[in-house]
Amino acid sequence: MYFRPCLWEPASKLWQSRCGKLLAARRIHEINGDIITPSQVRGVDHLRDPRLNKGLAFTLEERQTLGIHGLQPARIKTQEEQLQLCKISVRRYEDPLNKYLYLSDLYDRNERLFFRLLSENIEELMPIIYTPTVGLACQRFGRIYRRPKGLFVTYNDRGHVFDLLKNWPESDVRAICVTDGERVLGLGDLGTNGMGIPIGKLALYTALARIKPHQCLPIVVDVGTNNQHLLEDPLYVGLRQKRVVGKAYDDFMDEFMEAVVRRYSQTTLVQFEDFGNHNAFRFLEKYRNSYCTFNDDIQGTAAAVMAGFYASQRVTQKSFKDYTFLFAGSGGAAIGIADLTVQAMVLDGLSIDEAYNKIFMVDVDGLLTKSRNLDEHQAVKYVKDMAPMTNLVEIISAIKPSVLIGASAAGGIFTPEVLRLMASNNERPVIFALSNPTIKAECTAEDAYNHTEGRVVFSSGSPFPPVTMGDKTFYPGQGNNAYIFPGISLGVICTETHHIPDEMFLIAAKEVAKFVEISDIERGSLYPPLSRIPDLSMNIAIAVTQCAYDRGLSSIYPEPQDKRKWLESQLFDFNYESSMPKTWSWPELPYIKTRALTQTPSDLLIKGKENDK
Ligand SMILES: NC(=O)C1=CN([C@@H]2O[C@H](COP(=O)(O)OP(=O)(O)OC[C@H]3O[C@@H](n4cnc5c(N)ncnc54)[C@H](OP(=O)(O)O)[C@@H]3O)[C@@H](O)[C@H]2O)C=CC1
Ligand SMILES: CC(=O)C(=O)O
Ligand SMILES: [Mg+2]
Repeated sequence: MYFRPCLWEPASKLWQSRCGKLLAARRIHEINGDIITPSQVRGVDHLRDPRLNKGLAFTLEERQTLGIHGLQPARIKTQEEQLQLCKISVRRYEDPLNKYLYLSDLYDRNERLFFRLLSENIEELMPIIYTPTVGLACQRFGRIYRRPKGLFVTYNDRGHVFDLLKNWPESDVRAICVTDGERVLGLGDLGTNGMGIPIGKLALYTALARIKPHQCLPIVVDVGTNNQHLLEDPLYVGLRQKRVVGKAYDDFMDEFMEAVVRRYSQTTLVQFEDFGNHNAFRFLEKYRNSYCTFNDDIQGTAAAVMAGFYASQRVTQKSFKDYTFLFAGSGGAAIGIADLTVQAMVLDGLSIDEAYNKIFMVDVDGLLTKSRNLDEHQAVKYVKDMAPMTNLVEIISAIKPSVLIGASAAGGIFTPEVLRLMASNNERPVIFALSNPTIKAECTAEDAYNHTEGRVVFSSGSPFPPVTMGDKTFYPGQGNNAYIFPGISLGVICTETHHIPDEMFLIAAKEVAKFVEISDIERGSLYPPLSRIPDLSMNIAIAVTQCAYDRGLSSIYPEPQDKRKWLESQLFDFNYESSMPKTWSWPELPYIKTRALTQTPSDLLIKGKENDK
């Protein structure tokens, strides 16, 4: 559908008499052959545009003034009433994917309502728009795709990426989350279907840190997929070719980064998400000092898990130098965590070599040992001069780790035997099953508690329900980078920081750890409840802002003195704003006074409640 302006014509006398001067002259448009008036176009767009739409919360005055009166039923609702209905609606669906689709449609319809619903129901809805359900949504992306929520930059657009970015209808983009879909959660190569991940991550930017949604842009860089199943799937919506690799791929990514700066700004944040680890590390090293960028899977995860390590010390009563770490997995997440752990151990008094010696890693082929010739591997620093071993039980018996971290995307590898062995070696074994989504977790929370006599200090990347053993119920925390990236990004965006040093992630980890209360620990959680992330994100943003000024990284001067107040002034407001033109006044709208107000809004609300039953 498109609008074609034709001519100017005076409005009908009847309409003029009702609506006064505001509607005195109108432009005629043609839509699909029907003649309609511009006030209708302007008006109905308030209902069609999710940024403007308030649904039934438009007041009578707004409905009249905007020209949408009559396009909606008489009932006027408050946003709170709408939220109630949304909660009832989303709970009616039993299938998480249907809940996801409901929320996705709400996002397309009414942005403020969607974000307010999310931010006030984080515990309930985060598992839908984020892990685990977002994983399923990605797997079904071709089947459930409806409306654009982000930008698809395909390899066919090389040479024109800047032009493509210009098609995105927002000019004030401050944060981009980009994936190439090669390692989507632990689900492998999903190609363009990975778009669900940046959409979900950026929804959390707004819900958890109140970053304005129009400042956020989800992008998938579609360079093909090596997933044969997708290449043969008639419903796959991405480029139907094998992944572009090597120099061609690198040149394309360079063009993408340059286009972002040209279209937006040098300080537009680019969050890399779910790239294959061979690219994730390279791009982080290549771009970290020349762009405002971070890799969430490497750096964000590291900070989230580090916060859990700090909190675990309150249970184990051990310091970092007393811990020995074993990682199942030696990819982006594992190495990111290990590198930050080394920094923390050095701060705790160990030499760098002593710190490296306390960290062991296992990949799909077993323990990383010298005999495996891993000189080119990112994890070479963690290779040990030991006999090769492949069996996890055998490795744990030899190393006796106090902390076992799963970042392998190999669901269930922490078998009952592994868990029992950890419990026999440690009074309080610390175990993180970080892999997402839930089916990829190295063990379930239930198994972790059951096979360690409830002594485990446990966290998982995806949420698990509480576990009851005897008279004690454990509420495992979610060791997930969602505790970190919204707050870091808020601080970075507001300060227009040039580059993001590792120090900011350590600072963020400490802020998370500070938020963990004794009551959380007693419940069995190393993390604050998810519902506290909005407050926590603000504290992280304040600390990041301070760091940005201390390190001379901010582009905004003068330095704000009251950083909380300054940050708060830049946040998104979930509540509706008035849609009334500033010049509006009562006497110009006699129709409202004389006719429409015969039923008061409060009458309508009460009747509406009865009708809802
Ligand atoms: N909770 C959170 O916040 C986060 C969780 N994750 C999750 O962590 C997982 C890994 O992510 P990421 O590190 O980026 O992925 P990578 O692909 O970079 O790394 C996966 C690693 O696991 C190893 N691996 C595979 N199978 C086994 C096995 N059976 N035993 C031991 N190691 C194995 C791989 O070895 P090889 O290379 O030899 O195949 C590789 O080293 C994913 O499920 C992801 O969802 C990631 C980021 C954040
Ligand atoms: C949480 C996250 O970033 C991941 O699983 O990849
Ligand atoms: Mg990720």
